[in-house]
Amino acid sequence: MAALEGACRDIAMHAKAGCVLVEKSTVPCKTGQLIKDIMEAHRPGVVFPVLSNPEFLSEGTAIRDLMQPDRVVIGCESTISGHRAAAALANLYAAWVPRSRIAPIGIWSSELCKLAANAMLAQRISSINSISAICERTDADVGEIAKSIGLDPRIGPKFLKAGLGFGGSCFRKDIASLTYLAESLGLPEVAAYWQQVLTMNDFQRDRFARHVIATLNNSLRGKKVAILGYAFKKNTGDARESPALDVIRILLEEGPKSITIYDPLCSEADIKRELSVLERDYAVSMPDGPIEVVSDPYTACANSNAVLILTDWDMFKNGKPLTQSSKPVTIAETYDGATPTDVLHLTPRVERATINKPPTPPRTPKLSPLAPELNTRLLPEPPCPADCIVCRSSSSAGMSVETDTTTPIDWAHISKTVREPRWVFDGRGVLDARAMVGMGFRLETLGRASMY
Ligand SMILES: NC(=O)c1ccc[n+]([C@@H]2O[C@H](COP(=O)([O-])OP(=O)(O)OC[C@H]3O[C@@H](n4cnc5c(N)ncnc54)[C@H](O)[C@@H]3O)[C@@H](O)[C@H]2O)c1
Ligand SMILES: O=c1ccn([C@@H]2O[C@H](COP(=O)(O)OP(=O)(O)O[C@H]3O[C@H](CO)[C@@H](O)[C@H](O)[C@H]3O)[C@@H](O)[C@H]2O)c(=O)[nH]1
Repeated sequence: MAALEGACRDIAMHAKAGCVLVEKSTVPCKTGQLIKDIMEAHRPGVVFPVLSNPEFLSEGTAIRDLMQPDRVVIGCESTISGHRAAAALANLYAAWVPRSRIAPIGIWSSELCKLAANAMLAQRISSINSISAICERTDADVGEIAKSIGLDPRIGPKFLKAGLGFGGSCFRKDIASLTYLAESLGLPEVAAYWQQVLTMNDFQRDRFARHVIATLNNSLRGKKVAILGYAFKKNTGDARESPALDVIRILLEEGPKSITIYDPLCSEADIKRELSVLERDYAVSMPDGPIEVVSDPYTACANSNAVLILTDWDMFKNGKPLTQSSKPVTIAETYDGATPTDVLHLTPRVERATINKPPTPPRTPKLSPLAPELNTRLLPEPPCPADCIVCRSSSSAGMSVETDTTTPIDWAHISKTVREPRWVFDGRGVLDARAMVGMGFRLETLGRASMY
């Protein structure tokens, strides 16, 4: 809040009267009031309308989510200046978003709806994960259950994939924020309800890791564990808040000889930085500790006593080979080359030298040109930061702009290099069990009864 206060003070010192302040970040409910109070303290009597315009993009699809949002929420105060400010922001979005998708609502509803949306999505994941634990003890299959309940249009199929639970920088923090809000409003039952979503998420990783240990005769001494996937979800190189960290923490308790990690997009530096929180209790990275990050899945798996799949990368699947039409996605393609300025029919003034592909035409049809006065107010894009993932990926070892993330790995080859009895633990439900068993693996999958 000190940073927010400082930013508001700077704005108050320099902004013209009537300047509209828009909250984009996910904020605690009533932050808009705080902004108004700070502005009033520095510029008494001057109106600065505050809007809430939460961001709903997901990592890996950020540009598409910006270009083709399913909704744009604009929260304003119910005053003339508030409504005018909301209309101005709506006009800006209307350059590329259909009006029917722009939802004007109250500012406090807008702030809270972002937390509520993330909490509801996370709750679905914890709900299906709770069912997955029951499945493992009843011979039911959580994949079949998700498919059948998802056919009910009142439930729908999305966010019902059971596995190691949600990671990423948003869900945990936003549920914690909602829980804190409920507690501070004197609603302990509400706080406990949402807290349980986090508890179930932790339970899922914990029981997965402990099942691995139990299956390997309750000891990892002298054993090698291979980990396929570190990112918190596929199609991103974001290593923050990954379920893998919790799994590795528990494995380290058993003193494995080595843990070898492969991820197609997470950089070694990012993975090691995340793992460094474990250094309080263990020596982590080689040569002092057991963990090594490697640049190909075959090196990771060779001579391992168990292979663990911790990210749902398509390349880890053993299903049908990709057809020509479902061509592999590369990191360059996940960033689709179009920018908001493209959408507004402006020519980006700084080229991204690292994106080595011809410019993509704007994907949204029938775009209105931007009003000339707005055009002059848009500044050139600043250079990428030193740790920009796109730039970094083109330079760091083991990752390149052409990193192919969907060509399936060769499980038949891996079956020849792992140690007997060839344990594979699928934490993301990506593997076809019958095919794996056919190749001589012993497969354990979250949400399915054990076959052994
Ligand atoms: N990452 C997403 O996919 C996503 C999607 C929707 C909404 N959001 C929300 O957007 C906000 C930012 O998320 P993010 O993923 O971009 O986070 P981030 O950690 O990648 O970026 C935060 C930025 O804020 C800067 N910063 C942090 N503390 C600061 C301070 N005291 N003063 C000045 N600058 C400071 C950091 O240097 C960094 O550049 C969060 O509220 C998040 O919930 C994120
Ligand atoms: O059925 C599912 C769906 C997702 N996940 C996991 O849930 C986490 C979050 O996934 P996702 O929501 O796709 O990623 P984020 O990029 O964190 O996006 C979420 O968080 C953003 C930041 O607030 C919001 O803007 C988005 O709407 C919201 O989906 C990941 O670990 C996924 O593996 C599952 O386990 N099962």
